[in-house]
Amino acid sequence: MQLVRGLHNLRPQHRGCVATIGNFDGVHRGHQAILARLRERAAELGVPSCVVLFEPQPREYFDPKGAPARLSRLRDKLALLAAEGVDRVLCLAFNPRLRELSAAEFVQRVLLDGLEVRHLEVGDDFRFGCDRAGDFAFLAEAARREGFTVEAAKTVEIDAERVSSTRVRQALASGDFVLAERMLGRPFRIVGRVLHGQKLGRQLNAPTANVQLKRKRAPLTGVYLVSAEIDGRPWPGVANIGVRPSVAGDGSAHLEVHLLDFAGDLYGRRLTVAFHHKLRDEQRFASLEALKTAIAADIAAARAHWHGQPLK
Ligand SMILES: Cc1cc2nc3c(=O)[nH]c(=O)nc-3n(C[C@H](O)[C@H](O)[C@H](O)COP(=O)(O)O)c2cc1C
Ligand SMILES: Nc1ncnc2c1ncn2[C@@H]1O[C@H](COP(=O)(O)OP(=O)(O)OP(=O)(O)O)[C@@H](O)[C@H]1O
Repeated sequence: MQLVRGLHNLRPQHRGCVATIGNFDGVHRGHQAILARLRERAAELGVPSCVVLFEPQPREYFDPKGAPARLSRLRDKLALLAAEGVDRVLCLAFNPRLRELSAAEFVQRVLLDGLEVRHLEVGDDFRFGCDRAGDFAFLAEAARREGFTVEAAKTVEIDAERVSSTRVRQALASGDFVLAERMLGRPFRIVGRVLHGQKLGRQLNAPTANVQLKRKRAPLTGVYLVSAEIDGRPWPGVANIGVRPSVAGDGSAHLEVHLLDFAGDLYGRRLTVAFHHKLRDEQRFASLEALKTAIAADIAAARAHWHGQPLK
């Protein structure tokens, strides 16, 4: 999969494609359905498929503090899109210039001049352009005029409700991993590099891999049953994701993973952590001794859970 950053990096050979536009945070079942249809149309027309996305996501641009935590960082999103067979991603910086483009200018500059789009696939609720003034009807009119096709993807629902990134975040926040996994089509995963921590874990009888969370916020907090991919195979464990109120922290979120009976060195490696079940909320303990007892109980619960269970 090819990544093109910014309209100015589009070349004549990038013209002529089928495209879709959106945030694609988490690449959930709704997104996957759009991407499947995009693959079909690309094959029919004999052109590559292209996903147009924004970085930062528009809500992060408008409200950096209030925007919801990401399900996937750009790097994870690109890996997920590549796995869905996307040929190209056009990543546009969401900045003052882009936000001021009217719907008509967006169509002209991005879809026509930039990509020379032959087919566009979007969700029926898709809106774009300055003040979200562009909608499906607007695109349909532009398509008729300019000679490309546009199609509204059928809404993907689970339990009679539309699948969306927002709903996946809600499921994670409420600890409903069964629903989150059904909406994502896979367990929720966080990928990050293992950094050196405060080395307190050993004293707590729970050495942990400290997984870097680049963004300060994560879409979930608490203590979870997890599995981490070690040399391509899932290894069972337990993890805390939060600000660690019992130990003096810097206020930012950490992901600490204790893998059951694991002795290897993980520093510097990228670890993929899959979340399966919430054990409890993160707590402030009065002493390290109390924290140690709680972690021992978490580990015992993890052992009991994983005993004989197939891992994903
Ligand atoms: C299973 C598990 C549960 C945890 N629960 C809590 C908790 O409830 N409250 C808290 O402040 N820290 C909790 N922690 C985080 C520990 O405080 C943290 O792992 C410890 O400080 C080790 O950090 P270090 O690797 O930076 O040395 C938990 C860690 C693990 C592995
Ligand atoms: N469940 C769904 N079924 C069909 N299409 C969808 C579904 N969810 C999103 N889409 C479409 O996928 C494209 C990208 O969607 P986008 O990631 O911007 O929205 P979303 O998943 O609904 O996220 P949010 O919850 O933040 O609104 C858009 O065209 C959107 O309409």
